[in-house]
Amino acid sequence: MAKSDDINRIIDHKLFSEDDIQEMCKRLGKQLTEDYAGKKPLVIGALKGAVYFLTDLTREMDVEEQLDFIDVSSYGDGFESTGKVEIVSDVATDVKDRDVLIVEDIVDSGLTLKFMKDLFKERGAKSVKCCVMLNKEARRTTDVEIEYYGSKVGDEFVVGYGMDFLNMYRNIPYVGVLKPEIIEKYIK
Ligand SMILES: O=P(O)(O)OC[C@H]1O[C@H](OP(=O)(O)OP(=O)(O)O)[C@H](O)[C@@H]1O
Ligand code: HPA
Repeated sequence: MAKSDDINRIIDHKLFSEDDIQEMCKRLGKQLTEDYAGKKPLVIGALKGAVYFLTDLTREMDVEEQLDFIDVSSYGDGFESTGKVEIVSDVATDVKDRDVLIVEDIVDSGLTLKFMKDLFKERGAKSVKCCVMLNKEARRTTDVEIEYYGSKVGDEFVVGYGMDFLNMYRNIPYVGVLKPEIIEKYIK
């Protein structure tokens, strides 16, 4: 099956177009440029979902940033967080005394983000903030501050622009909502 046919099979509707996403990146990049002026932030991307957002966002940031990645996981192949966050692959950089900016594609329960923020604070970072593309606030089960975000989203499962469904469809260039019948088929 061609990629486009498969996308039409699983996507209900487009939520954010390529232009919407670029507009978010420009707005957030401008704000971060102002807020991190004179600093050398360590930008830490949360693998794998944040990769697409991070590459566009950081190109809109006119600051001397350094880049690293962490891979933390709590979902496996499912739709619900298991509640247990684990480090799959750690950052290579010493975060002590650094201004850390975590970049995430989406915050749902908030458990992954809270885990990362606590981890970098415990390791002695000077500051730990985050920039998230989508804030699924209605699903939050833990209290975690989100300093910067692109947009709020409702309680729907979104895919594309880094976000996966069964570890696929990350390379859809826009953000779409998964058809409810597809979710029902896979959670049984
Ligand atoms: O707020 P939470 O309920 O913790 O959910 C958000 C997390 O879930 C997704 O990652 P996932 O663990 O699926 O890994 P991935 O980035 O490799 O897709 C997403 O990228 C966030 O990191
Ligand atoms: O809506 C979502 N889509 C993809 N990954 C996710 N991880 C938490 N929520 C989502």
